[in-house]
Amino acid sequence: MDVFRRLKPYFWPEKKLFFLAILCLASATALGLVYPNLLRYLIDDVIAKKQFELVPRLAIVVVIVVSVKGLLQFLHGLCGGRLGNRVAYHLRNALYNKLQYLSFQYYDQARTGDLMSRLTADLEAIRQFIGFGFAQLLNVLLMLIFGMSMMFSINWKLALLTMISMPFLAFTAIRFEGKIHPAFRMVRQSLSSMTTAVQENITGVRTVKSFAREAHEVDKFSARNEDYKAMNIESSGIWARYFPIMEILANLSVVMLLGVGGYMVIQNTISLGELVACFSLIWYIIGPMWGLGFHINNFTNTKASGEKILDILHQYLHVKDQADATIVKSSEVQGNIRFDNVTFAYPEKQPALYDFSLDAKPGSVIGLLGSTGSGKTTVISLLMRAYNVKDGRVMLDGKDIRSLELESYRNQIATVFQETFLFSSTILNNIAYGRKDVTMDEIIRAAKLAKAHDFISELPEGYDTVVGERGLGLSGGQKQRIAIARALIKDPKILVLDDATSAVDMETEHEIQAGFSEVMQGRTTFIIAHRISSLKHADEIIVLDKGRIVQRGKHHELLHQDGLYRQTYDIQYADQPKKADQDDQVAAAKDPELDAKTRNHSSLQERRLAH
Ligand SMILES: Nc1ncnc2c1ncn2[C@@H]1O[C@H](COP(=O)(O)OP(=O)(O)OP(=O)(O)O)[C@@H](O)[C@H]1O
Repeated sequence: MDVFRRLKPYFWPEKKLFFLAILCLASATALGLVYPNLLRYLIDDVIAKKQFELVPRLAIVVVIVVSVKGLLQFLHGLCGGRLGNRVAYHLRNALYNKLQYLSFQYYDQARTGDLMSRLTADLEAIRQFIGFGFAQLLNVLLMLIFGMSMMFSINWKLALLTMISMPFLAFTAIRFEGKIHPAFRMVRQSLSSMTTAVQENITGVRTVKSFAREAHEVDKFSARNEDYKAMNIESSGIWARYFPIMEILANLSVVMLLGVGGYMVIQNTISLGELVACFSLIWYIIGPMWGLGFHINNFTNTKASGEKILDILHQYLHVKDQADATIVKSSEVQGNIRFDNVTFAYPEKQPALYDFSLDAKPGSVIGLLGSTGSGKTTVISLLMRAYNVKDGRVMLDGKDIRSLELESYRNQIATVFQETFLFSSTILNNIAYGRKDVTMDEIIRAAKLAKAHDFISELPEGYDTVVGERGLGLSGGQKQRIAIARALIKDPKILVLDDATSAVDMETEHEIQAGFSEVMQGRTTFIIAHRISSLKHADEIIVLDKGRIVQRGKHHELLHQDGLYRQTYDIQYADQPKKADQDDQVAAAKDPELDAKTRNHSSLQERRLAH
């Protein structure tokens, strides 16, 4: 019951509906007891005593009882439905809200399918139980109490005899539920594995086709389909075995009632009306016995679903605002980012970053280079305060970022990730995502800077083109350019480009960077790149290896040092130094807006390469 106590904040505001639903159902059940009594009266007092003039009055009573019972059932359905849906609505909102604020650490381990099933199947279980299940569970108890007490009041010996097979019925029903329940769970698992296969197949259809693995995929699906079929057949087998037994046991008590009761009527121990009343009351007892297993399981399942939902709702937020967190005002932000001796490890892992220090002056450009897994993205994650730094400090304008209000702090940062994620919406909405109030002119300006405007304009519906799931229908480079426009429109003080131009060709990269150099004015920029060409204009390049800084300096300084930077440079340019040289010149010539800083770097680079 602890689960329901913890869920109380979500259903207690609707307590009026809750009690009304229970009251209506209980009243309908109680009203149902009028039938057996009417039958008894009809047989013993009307038919046996030949008082047929009472029949119309009895008929009117029946009509009234049926109507009131119908009305009560309608009200129960209405209240239960509203209650369940309102509780599900509150819970769904609370869950979604929590999911937005859960830390990166949670998502590192969470599985999408599992989260989806909590938001759908588990929530549905709660909706059903709070709306109807709980009232039905109470009703089952009421039916048993009402039915038994009435039967015992009519004739306790007959009632006792009739009850003989009931424990067996209850036992079989519980056993049946114990078998059918896991079988249903297996069916659901099998269905989910089949749908996952279909989903994966549709998402990865290009990979399947390019590897000509259609036949393999068909076989894989057939195996899962076979499994699903087998699970369904097994569950129908259980159903087929248990139902006749339950039917026999239930009817055994009816046979006992009619046999013994009929004999008692002959013996004049009870009246015929009483026997008929008992016959109709017996279903008040058989029904709950039959459904006992189902109700018990429904209750335990809902408890499990509630626990899973509460697990999310009460999930610890690793990264959250301190009580006295300072709100960051954009107008006051300089953009000085400092890392002071930061050592950071992901949970249960060796440190991903050792003793990392950095002082990025406002408006400077910091390049991060290093092999895969060297810790570049970790630096950015810590900068965004995706994780809390425990060893060392990350500071914005001299203030530890842990003391800053998270939302206003992150509002100062715009990131373009290596893997571009676009929402299935229009290009316009995707670009405008980071800002609430934005004009079309600003969107176009950002798109132009990201070199996205031309290709967007060529689309039949331009900025109103709806991009498919995850940006399907656009090339990798086009997606990246939209993501860059999305970052630029935020007008951030800190710009992070995590391998942001990896999917565009060298020439476009030059063009975008020329655009960047314009927007980068006054912004502190972090660039992660594998291409030296993306980094060479940086004010400081930090070379990472296995989480440690192995080199740092400007491009020309690093070129003169033996080390990872020079090696990377050699691999990328050694066989075409002239080409690299020319690339710079071409790009510089093409873009008249290329700022002075870029030109200086380029000319410096040209001179270096010439020697
Ligand atoms: N969310 C995470 N949970 C646990 N370990 C992680 C996580 N992210 C990264 N790591 C580990 O931390 C180390 C540094 O990873 P990081 O992503 O910072 O490298 P990177 O230099 O950005 O690599 P790449 O160039 O491939 O993106 C790696 O050993 C990686 O396995």
